[in-house]
Amino acid sequence: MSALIAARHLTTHRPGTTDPILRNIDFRIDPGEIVTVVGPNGSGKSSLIRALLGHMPLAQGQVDRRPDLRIGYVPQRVQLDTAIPLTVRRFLSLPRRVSAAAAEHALQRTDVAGLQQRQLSQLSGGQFQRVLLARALLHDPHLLVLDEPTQGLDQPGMVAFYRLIEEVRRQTGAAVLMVSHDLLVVMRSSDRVICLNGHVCCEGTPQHVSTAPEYRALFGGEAEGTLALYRHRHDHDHDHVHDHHDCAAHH
Ligand SMILES: Nc1ncnc2c1ncn2[C@@H]1O[C@H](COP(=O)(O)OP(=O)(O)OP(=O)(O)O)[C@@H](O)[C@H]1O
Repeated sequence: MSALIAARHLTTHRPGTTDPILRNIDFRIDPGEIVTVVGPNGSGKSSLIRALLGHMPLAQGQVDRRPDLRIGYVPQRVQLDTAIPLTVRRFLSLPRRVSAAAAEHALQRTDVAGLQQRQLSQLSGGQFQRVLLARALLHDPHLLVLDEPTQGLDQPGMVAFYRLIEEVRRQTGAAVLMVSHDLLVVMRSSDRVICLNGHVCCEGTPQHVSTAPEYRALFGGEAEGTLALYRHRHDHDHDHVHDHHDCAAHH
């Protein structure tokens, strides 16, 4: 099966310098996969997403996107001036106008049906994230790219949101590329995890990454939780996904 996006030796620099943000990254995402990028603050997660989408120049390497690829993107920071009145309906029609029926269908998919006439400023954090996801789904994407989609949500809200993403993948067959800080939830809902710190520290199934020394060195005590998850979930089936790197050998 051909990759939706594939990158080889991707290297990016801080603008105007030769100071690398990302070094020599190999990456691919296939149709229907859920791939999550984790890493500490400043490790280059958003930069990787932007470079893969062609929003940031490469210093070296190459990125290939499937020519017909439709992407639904939720960027990390969505800045809205809440002083400007804007209904959900109008927001969904920016920049491309959609019919009321298409808007309602997308809102139904993300469990916020009936909110079209609501002002954006009157939505809860969880509702707003769902509206953003609905907007990303409007043009029937092959790939959803979500940069920290659960920021501002509480633990139950976060869990519910990841369930929703899995459900959307099941319904639409779209692949999902996410950045997240919610290690435990990520480990439960991803097919593959990429642990980034300027370079790919380790990569593979959630189970593989959670036991990798590089991941544990980066996340310390927090990593213990995800490891415990796998100690208690031996029945979890990720056999269909192959690990791409041996973390220990990578260094
Ligand atoms: N436009 C830019 N100009 C200068 N430096 C930048 C720019 N974009 C990113 N950087 C730097 O690149 C590094 C990686 O930033 P990036 O936002 O990709 O990290 P991140 O892993 O997404 O971080 P976080 O978890 O905090 O969102 C940081 O040191 C950041 O300051």
